[in-house]
Amino acid sequence: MKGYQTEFIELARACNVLQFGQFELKSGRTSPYFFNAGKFSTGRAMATLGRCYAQCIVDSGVEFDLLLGPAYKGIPLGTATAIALADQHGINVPFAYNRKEVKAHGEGGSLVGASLVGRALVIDDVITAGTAVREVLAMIEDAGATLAGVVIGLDRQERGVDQVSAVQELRQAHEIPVISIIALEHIIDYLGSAGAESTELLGAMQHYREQFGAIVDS
Ligand SMILES: O=P(O)(O)OC[C@H]1O[C@H](OP(=O)(O)OP(=O)(O)O)[C@H](O)[C@@H]1O
Ligand SMILES: O=C(O)c1cc(=O)[nH]c(=O)[nH]1
Repeated sequence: MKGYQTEFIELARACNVLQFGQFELKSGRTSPYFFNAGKFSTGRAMATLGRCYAQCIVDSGVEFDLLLGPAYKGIPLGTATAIALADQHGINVPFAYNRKEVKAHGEGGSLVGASLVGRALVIDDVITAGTAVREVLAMIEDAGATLAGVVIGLDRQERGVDQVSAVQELRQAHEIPVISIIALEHIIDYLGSAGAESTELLGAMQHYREQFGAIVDS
């Protein structure tokens, strides 16, 4: 694993971002685990997170003109990434984000920040079934911009609309890079090394994976 991947997992553990129980997802699936990026909730955590995303972007070589962080959790992630790209790599790029509800007064609209033009790199926390990215793609196309790629913290390696993973579907349908800092398999490895107390969790995750896991992995 790369240094920023280890740093990301350690930060997620320290911030209790990974939670176990029963969670209803955006896709309607009921998952035994949840990656709650809202728990990255201190200045230091966001600074580290921004550096992890920025390093991942630089290593991938993806070309883009602006960062786009979809509401809600993509907003602080996109912002932290923009700061880290400027501070750590000397790459000063515009960033934009959206509102889930259109604002009717003041400047109005649902897009905030830089103008959505050129190649947009979407920054988000998680991909499960790929719905959020499809929604943000519609927003990008409406604005006349293009999708340069997607960067996420966690690829849950689940089916999209077909048998392959949602990440794979996005790559194939749009011919774009979809880059994740970590994937479900890293979480499973972590639980496997955590000893007997995680046996039950691993069983529940395996069961969930049989229901919703991608047949062909990303
Ligand atoms: O791949 P998908 O099946 O679309 O699921 C993943 C999406 O679901 C969550 O967004 P959501 O809008 O639920 O949450 P947020 O407002 O907390 O960001 C998450 O932040 C991802 O954007
Ligand atoms: O699919 C989702 O809605 C989802 C999964 C997850 O692990 N974390 C999250 O914030 N959303």
